[in-house]
Amino acid sequence: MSRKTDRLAAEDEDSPAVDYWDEEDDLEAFSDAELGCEDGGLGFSDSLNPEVKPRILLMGLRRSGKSSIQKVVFHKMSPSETLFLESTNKICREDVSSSSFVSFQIWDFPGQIDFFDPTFDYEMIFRGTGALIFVIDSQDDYVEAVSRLHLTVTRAYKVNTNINFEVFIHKVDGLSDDHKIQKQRDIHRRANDDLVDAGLQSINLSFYLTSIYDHSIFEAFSKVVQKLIPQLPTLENLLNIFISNSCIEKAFLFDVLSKIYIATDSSPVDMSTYELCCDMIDVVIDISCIYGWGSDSPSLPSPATPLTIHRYVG
Ligand SMILES: Nc1nc2c(ncn2[C@@H]2O[C@H](COP(=O)(O)OP(=O)(O)OP(=O)(O)O)[C@@H](O)[C@H]2O)c(=O)[nH]1
Repeated sequence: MSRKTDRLAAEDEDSPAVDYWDEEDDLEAFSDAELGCEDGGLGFSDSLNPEVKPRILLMGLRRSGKSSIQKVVFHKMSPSETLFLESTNKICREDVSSSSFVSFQIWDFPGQIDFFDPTFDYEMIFRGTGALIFVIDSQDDYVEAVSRLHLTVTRAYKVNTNINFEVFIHKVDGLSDDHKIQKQRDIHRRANDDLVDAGLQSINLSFYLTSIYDHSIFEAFSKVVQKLIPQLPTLENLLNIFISNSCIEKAFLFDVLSKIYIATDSSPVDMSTYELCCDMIDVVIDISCIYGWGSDSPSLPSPATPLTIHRYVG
């Protein structure tokens, strides 16, 4: 899997806003040092490439959990390690391309950025965006977060009406089931009321209850990514045909490394089945590590691997 992380440096790190340039100026605007690529390669000039991957933006207030989500899903960081993550002060861009289906960029935004500072070229950012994930900390007072969500969504929608707006009501691990539902209802109502008041009821927000301490974050990310896969209906059809012609109860097409499922058949997803598959993937990866198979080894599962649950008939 090729993953390249760029840190798009602000001209002045202490500045609350990140300076952006028009796309024509991109090449001149960022020297290599300013880009600060962690493993080289991907430069800001990629936005000039017509085949550039869809962007997934991670936005939300400070400490809402954006970087933790990215680290846990795409870097296999354990949830407890995220306690030591420092606050992000630069836009962090990561290229995720593990298969022809899973291919996108994730942009993690610092919480303190003022997106609407005149020096911040939000039009350029939203223009190439496929999904905007807005993370709300459910363990904190979320009134400010909801108004920030409204501001972000309305600005983004003006630039690009095709963006999928995804709201992660995050850190729900500390909440009881009743409390979770209650918070989701309240946030949903407030966010939609704000849109109706602004005459923008046509904007569709999708809500997910997430936590890095269980599989909910992987499931939510799977659904976000699936919406960006044009071949999804075909894949779902193939999986439907597959299970109807075999003794298989449920089939997922997984991106093994991230545990995102790219597609599944049309029967409902049961969280425990999904968790079982994730655990099986972990076992395969652990065994691969123990036996030291290289990444090029034919013995390793290919990055996008179908995983199936068998129904044993007696
Ligand atoms: N309980 C719980 N804590 C979480 C969860 N996700 C993240 N956190 C914690 O939230 C804190 C902030 O996480 P970050 O990922 O740094 O938040 P951020 O939104 O990237 O913060 P900025 O970079 O300041 O914008 C860390 O201590 C994480 O361990 C979660 O699902 N549940």
